[in-house]
Amino acid sequence: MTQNQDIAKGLEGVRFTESKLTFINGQEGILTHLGIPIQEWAESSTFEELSLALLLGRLPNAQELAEFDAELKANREIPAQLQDMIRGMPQGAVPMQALRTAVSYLGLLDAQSEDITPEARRAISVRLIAQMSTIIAAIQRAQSGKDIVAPRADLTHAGNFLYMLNGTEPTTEQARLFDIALILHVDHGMNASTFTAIATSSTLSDMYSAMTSAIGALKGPLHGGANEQVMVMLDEVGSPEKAADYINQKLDNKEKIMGVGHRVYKNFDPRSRVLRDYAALVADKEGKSTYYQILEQIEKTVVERLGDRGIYPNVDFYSGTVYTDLGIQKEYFTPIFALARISGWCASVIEYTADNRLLRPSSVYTGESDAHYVPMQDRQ
Ligand SMILES: CC(=O)SCCNC(=O)CCNC(=O)[C@H](O)C(C)(C)COP(=O)(O)OP(=O)(O)OC[C@H]1O[C@@H](n2cnc3c(N)ncnc32)[C@H](O)[C@@H]1OP(=O)(O)O
Ligand SMILES: O=C([O-])CC(=O)C(=O)O
Repeated sequence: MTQNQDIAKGLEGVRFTESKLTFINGQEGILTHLGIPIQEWAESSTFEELSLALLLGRLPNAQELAEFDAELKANREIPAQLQDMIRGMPQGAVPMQALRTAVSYLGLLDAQSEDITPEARRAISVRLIAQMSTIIAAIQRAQSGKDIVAPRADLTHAGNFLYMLNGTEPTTEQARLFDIALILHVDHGMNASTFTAIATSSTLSDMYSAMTSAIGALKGPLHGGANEQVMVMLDEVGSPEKAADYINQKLDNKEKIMGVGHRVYKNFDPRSRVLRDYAALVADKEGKSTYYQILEQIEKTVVERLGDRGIYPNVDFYSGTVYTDLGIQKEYFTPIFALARISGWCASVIEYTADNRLLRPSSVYTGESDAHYVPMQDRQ
């Protein structure tokens, strides 16, 4: 029995709510948060300020930002039980699985976790934003057989993460570069992981359940997981002069190229332009890295072959070269995406649940009709 109804496969173009946080014009490659272009956030703001702005729904004043910054710093430590649990994770654990499990465990340790009032959701968001960073660094340290590094309260969010990851203080330039990368990943409308976080919280479930679901959604290679896959591709290509043949062969075989294409952008993703500029800056300073040169060649071939179909590099295309320049292993690229996106997820859940409605779409039934139960002995 087929009902005569249209299907919005992949919910493409379906608007299920209103939001004041993020605007995207995919045709023109425009992205704004609270009406302010992403390029201005990247140039003039910080991860801390953008996170607070999304939670507030407006730009904070100096006192509000100082208080929020102090709150984040005061909440950086993670419980000893969670540290022990991270140390006990199997060697070779997939970092996104480890992160999903650690965030879930953090919820178990948080006495406020079941509180879904707006005040509690906000307080938990601040802790989650602060602690994602500590959790990811701790997972990386434990998996590399190193001691977990305690957070410092005299560093920025970005600087402290790099410090906890590497055990040495980053330069001001490195911390700022990482801060910009975080800003570019904070929020992006109703992407799959934000939608997942909202779907979970729309049942009036708790923040930790929503964030754990979102981490699971971000992990896949069609979404946040693409940044790691881009690095896998660069290693497969090996050198810039092999890039065009590699891409042409993949496209001839109808295989997808990681880090390009987007459900909404049918033009350059503006975040990929900002990341490309910074990647080029770092590459020029330190002598163009092979990775950067390969990416340039891949971009050229992809735009030549797929540009007229609206397929261009997305945010995951250049981020990996920036992270590699900062000494970060590719397995941690997607956790870093989560480290930034946690702010967007939390702000979106808070915004949606303020006027909540259970998310429950429908499907068109295409199965049998008028069937009857057949006893086992009468079946083929
Ligand atoms: C942070 C983020 O989540 S950004 C996205 C990260 N994901 C990636 O980089 C993975 C690679 N990209 C993709 O798989 C896709 O572009 C998606 C899933 C992101 C979005 O695409 P969708 O809107 O679902 O488009 P869909 O996958 O249906 O593609 C439409 C057409 O473009 C082609 N296409 C889309 N992306 C690519 C790609 N990366 N490489 C080659 N061809 C592609 C498809 O093969 C399809 O061709 P067809 O019409 O001949 O069958
Ligand atoms: O919006 C999307 O579908 C994917 C994306 O770019 C993001 O989440 O940053």
